Amino acid sequence: MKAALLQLNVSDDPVTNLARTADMVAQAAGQGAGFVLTPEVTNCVSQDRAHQKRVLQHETEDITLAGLREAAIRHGVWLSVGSLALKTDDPDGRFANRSFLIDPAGRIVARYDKIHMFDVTVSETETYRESAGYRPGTQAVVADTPFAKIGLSICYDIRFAYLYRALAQAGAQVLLVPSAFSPVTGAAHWEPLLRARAIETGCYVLAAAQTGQHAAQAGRPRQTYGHTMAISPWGEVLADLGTEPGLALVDLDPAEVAQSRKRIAALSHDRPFEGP
Ligand SMILES: O=C(O)CNC(=O)[C@H](CS)NC(=O)CCC(=O)C(=O)O
Repeated sequence: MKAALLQLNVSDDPVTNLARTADMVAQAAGQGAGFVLTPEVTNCVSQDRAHQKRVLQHETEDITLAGLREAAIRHGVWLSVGSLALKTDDPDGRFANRSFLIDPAGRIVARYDKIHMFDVTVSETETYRESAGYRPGTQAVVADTPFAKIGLSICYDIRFAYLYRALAQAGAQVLLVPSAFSPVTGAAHWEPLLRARAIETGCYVLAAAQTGQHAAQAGRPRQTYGHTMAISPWGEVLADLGTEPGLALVDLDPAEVAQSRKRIAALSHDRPFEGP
């Protein structure tokens, strides 16, 4: 299976974002991809609550989800919509940061709500409080497809190794980490975290990312790190898109997963221990 990872620079306008993303799905399919992956918050990058309340929709009304389901059918591809920011019925009005896996018939075969919230003080001038706007999920998800078992996750989840161990031990061969990483933490941690998860689990790690300058949010500029990456089950970097929007093609071969796990079978070497 040929996978295409899309690196996007998403604005706070879902309509123009969908048009661009659908174009890139067409381009990826034209280059032979059967599985196309988009980053976290493919529909809208914004942390302005008032703007989000105006433009975001419930899952059933969301134009990005509907448009990308149509694109999956039109091009006959599997689609990982890395995530969409969506309205929920939560009484506190928080959104969901939800990932979708869509089959070539346009059916939603899996959904995953981001579990770990990015509530972090990167520096005095750069803070994030994702849990103020988003309601965290509680359910880990592995989806079955004809080409691989796929473990879902989103962005900041990458820092919680046991989630990926659980996904791999539940059968995942490919781990998805759609992201909108911060430039500072990205430069320090992105590649080693992705490679570590691949090495620990013997899985492919596919991380489609947001890149570049986005709409200013509450008067503060917002930038993301880019460096969309694909990692082999042995931990090698198969693709790194740098900082420009674009797409990367990689071949997924289940035999590589088996080979890597045969060489180092750590995934099946858990031992019980007490303490600490
Ligand atoms: O709010 C949105 O627009 C969409 N969500 C995000 O961009 C989230 C929360 S701010 N970003 C991350 O999780 C980055 C993690 C990261 O950078 C790290 O772990 O170092």
